[in-house]
Amino acid sequence: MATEASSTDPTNITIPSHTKAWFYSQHGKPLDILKLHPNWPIPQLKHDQLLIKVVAASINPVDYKRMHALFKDSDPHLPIVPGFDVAGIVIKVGSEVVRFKVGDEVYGDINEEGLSNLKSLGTLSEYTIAEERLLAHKPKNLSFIEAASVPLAMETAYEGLERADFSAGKSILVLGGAGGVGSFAIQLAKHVYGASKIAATSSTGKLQFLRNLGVDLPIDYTKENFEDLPEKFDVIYDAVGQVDRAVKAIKEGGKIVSIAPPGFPPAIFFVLTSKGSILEKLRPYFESGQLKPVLDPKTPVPFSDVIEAFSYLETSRAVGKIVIYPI
Ligand SMILES: NC(=O)C1=CN([C@@H]2O[C@H](COP(=O)(O)OP(=O)(O)OC[C@H]3O[C@@H](n4cnc5c(N)ncnc54)[C@H](OP(=O)(O)O)[C@@H]3O)[C@@H](O)[C@H]2O)C=CC1
Ligand SMILES: CC[C@H]1OC(C)=C(O)C1=O
Repeated sequence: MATEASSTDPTNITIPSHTKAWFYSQHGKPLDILKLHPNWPIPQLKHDQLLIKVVAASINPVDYKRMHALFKDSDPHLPIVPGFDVAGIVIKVGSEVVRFKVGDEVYGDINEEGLSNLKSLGTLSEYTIAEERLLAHKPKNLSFIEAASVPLAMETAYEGLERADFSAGKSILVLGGAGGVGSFAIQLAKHVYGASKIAATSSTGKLQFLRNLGVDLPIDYTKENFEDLPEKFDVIYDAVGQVDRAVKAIKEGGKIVSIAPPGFPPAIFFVLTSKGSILEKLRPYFESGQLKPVLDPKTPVPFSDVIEAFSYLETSRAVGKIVIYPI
C-alpha cells in the first residue's frame, strides 16, 4: 500500500516512499524479535537498481541465522528487514538499467554476497530494491510463488557444482538432499550436468521424495552411515556440515564442496554470490519442466504468519522451500 508521502511516476504508477515490512531491531529468536513495521522508509534508487513490488518472497536459513547474531560482524546496523529471495513486478528503474522496464515480472536474490554488504531493506516487505545484475525475468510458466522459491537455493546449488568441476558422467552424493539447496543440487546434477549416478541422504520419511527428484541411491541417515557404504563418489555436495565424514566417502581425486559450517579443507567451503545470469542461463530448463521448484507443503504462508514460517524453517525439517505469499 503506497503511503501519503508517495509520488506518481510519469508512467502513472504510484511510487511509494515507505512500505509495510517485517523487521528486527535486536538479535534473538524470530518469535521474540520480528515485528511488523507499517511505514519502513524505502531508500532512493541508485542508477543500477530497480524498485520491485514484492509478490512473493522465500525465506532461507541465513535469515534466522542472522537474527541469532551468527553473522553480526558483517550485518548492517540494526534495524533490518530480513529476506533475500523475491519474485515481483518492476515499478521503477534506475537511469543505468537496460535489461528491465516498468511492468516486467522479475525474480532474484537481492544480496550479491551471502554474508557481506547485506541490504537493510530485505524482501519480507511490500517493496524491495535490487541491482539489475542480481535479477532475471521470471519464467512465464512459473507462478510468483514458485519463482520466489528458486534464487538463493538454486544459485548456491549451481555455484557448488561449478566449484566442484562437476560434469557429465560423474557420480555425486548430496548430503541433505531434501532441503532447499539439496533438492536443487540433485535436479541440476541430473538434468543440467548429466550425472552418472546420484546418491542423497535424508530421513526415512523423505526417501521417496528423493527418488521422485531423480535420486538413484536414497540413503536413510537414521539407519545407515553413508561413509560406511562401499560406494565412493566423484563429488560430494555437503549441505549439512558433514565434511569430517564426507572425506571417507570421496573417490581418490574427487571433490567435496560444503555450504554449511564448519566446512574445512580438503572440502571447498563457500558462500554464494547472487547472479541473475545463473537464473537466465537456467530459464530453458525451467520452461521445459526439467527443473522444477520444490515447495514445502506449508507453502504458501501469508505475510501475517512470517513468524510461524521461521519457527518451522528453524526445525531444519522443511522439504524444499517455504514461500511467503500473499504480501
Ligand atoms: N554457504 C552458503 O552460501 C549457503 C549456506 N546454506 C546453509 O546450508 C544449509 C542447508 O540450507 P537449506 O537447504 O536452505 O536448508 P533447509 O532448511 O532447506 O534444509 C532442510 C532439510 O535438511 C535436511 N536435513 C537436516 N539434517 C540432515 C542430516 N543430518 N542429513 C541429511 N539431511 C538433513 C532435512 O531433511 P530430514 O528432515 O530428512 O533430516 C530437511 O529436508 C543450511 O545450514 C544453510 O544455512 C544455505 C544456502 C547458502
Ligand atoms: C557461512 C554459511 C552461511 O552462509 C549462508 C548464506 C548460510 O545460509 C550460511 O549458513
